[in-house]
Amino acid sequence: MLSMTRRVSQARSLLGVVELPPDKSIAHRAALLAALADGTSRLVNYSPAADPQSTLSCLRQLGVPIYEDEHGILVVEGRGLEGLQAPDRPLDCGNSGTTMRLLAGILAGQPFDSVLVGDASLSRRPMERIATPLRQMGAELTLTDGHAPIHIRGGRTLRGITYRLPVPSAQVKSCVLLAGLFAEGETTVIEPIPSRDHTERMLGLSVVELNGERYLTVRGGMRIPARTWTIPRDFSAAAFFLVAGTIVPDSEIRLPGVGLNPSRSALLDVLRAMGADITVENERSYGGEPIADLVVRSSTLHGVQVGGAIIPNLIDEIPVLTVAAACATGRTEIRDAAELRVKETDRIAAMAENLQALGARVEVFDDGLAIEGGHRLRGTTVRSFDDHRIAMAMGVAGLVAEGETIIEGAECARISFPGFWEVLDRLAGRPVAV
Ligand SMILES: O=C(O)C1=C[C@@H](OP(=O)(O)O)[C@@H](O)[C@H](O)C1
Ligand SMILES: C=C(OP(=O)(O)O)C(=O)O
Repeated sequence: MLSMTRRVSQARSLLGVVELPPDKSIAHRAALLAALADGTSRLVNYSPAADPQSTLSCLRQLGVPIYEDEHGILVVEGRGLEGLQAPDRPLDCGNSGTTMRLLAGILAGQPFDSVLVGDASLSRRPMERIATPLRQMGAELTLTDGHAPIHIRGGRTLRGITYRLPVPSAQVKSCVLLAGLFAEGETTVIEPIPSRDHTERMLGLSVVELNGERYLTVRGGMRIPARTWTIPRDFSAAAFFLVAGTIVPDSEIRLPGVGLNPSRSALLDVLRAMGADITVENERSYGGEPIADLVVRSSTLHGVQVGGAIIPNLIDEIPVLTVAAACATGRTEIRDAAELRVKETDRIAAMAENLQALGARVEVFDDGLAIEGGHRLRGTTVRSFDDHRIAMAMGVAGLVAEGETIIEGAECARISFPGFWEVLDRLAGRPVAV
């Protein structure tokens, strides 16, 4: 794809309503569970973003009929646990770690061989973390130097295991639980530090808490009923506007119907602790997930310490949190976030380099970074590192930096948020470039 450059200039104010894209994590899971269900499921508000679309194209290759009805609702004709078909070529997960890791769990229990591939970024991300528990269950997988391509040998008998997660990762947890559907007996995942809980919620698993750890158990052969899944708007997409609406003066942005799952929304608490003015209105439930309308207004921020067990609950929001930190008075320190180094890019190094280029004072640690806020930011050219969250976080920084910030490789926003740049222009009252 051609590299696209976006120019963002300092904004006087941001005003308006943003209809955010559907939740990416929930969309992946709804598609996968619908494919394994007995009967036809409907997915209301499925995400047009590139990552959830990668999950759909892999499922289609596995013989799952998926189409849109006349109302734009996605119809998935579930194949049941035994009905997937052998793919005739490698399954391309694109840029999506969630697609690759969750699908690997399902494919480990199939009677056929399969190969999972991804783009350059995904092919650099660690896959041993899923191969280890899957091999303990009896699966046969070959990685390429710890990475994709992943070759999965079919026809293996899987047995249930008890697996304590060595890294807090919802993708590893979900991979093991999905493989557990195809295993003999029960599979238990023990989570010392909670991560996003969509998989267990959507599978209807009971959660046992013991000595501060969460125990999740799935029974092999458990049938998945077909149903209608409704997908709330993505809190991780809201994050960019929660920060933008806070740091740009004279702003008011309304974000209707945003998912507020407590295992995802720690950024709200952190921004409020920094002094942000965010109101939560009209709290309700949507498809088994809590949602609400969020309203953010400009305010001044002060630095905070962020670390420990809340990190997995805001891991994807940390790039844009560092932008808030650069605009706050005092020091913000983010620790225990080494996982950021193995996302679409090394998000610690990428944000440090980009914020420093704008004039921010940043100190880098193995597991995080510290930002001495309140220094003047000046627009310059920065890179997305082909990482959607870096591109969008720098778009937000460009709204407060003096002059113009030029973001190279900005098109990757489409991975989670098609139309992001147009929304930014509209809120700033600028003609929307197409
Ligand atoms: O399960 C999920 O939907 C996700 C889990 C997280 O990854 P890890 O499991 O690697 O922490 C997160 O960063 C990713 O964007 C989505
Ligand atoms: C890390 C992310 O996604 P994934 O792991 O699915 O590629 C993300 O969306 O920030």
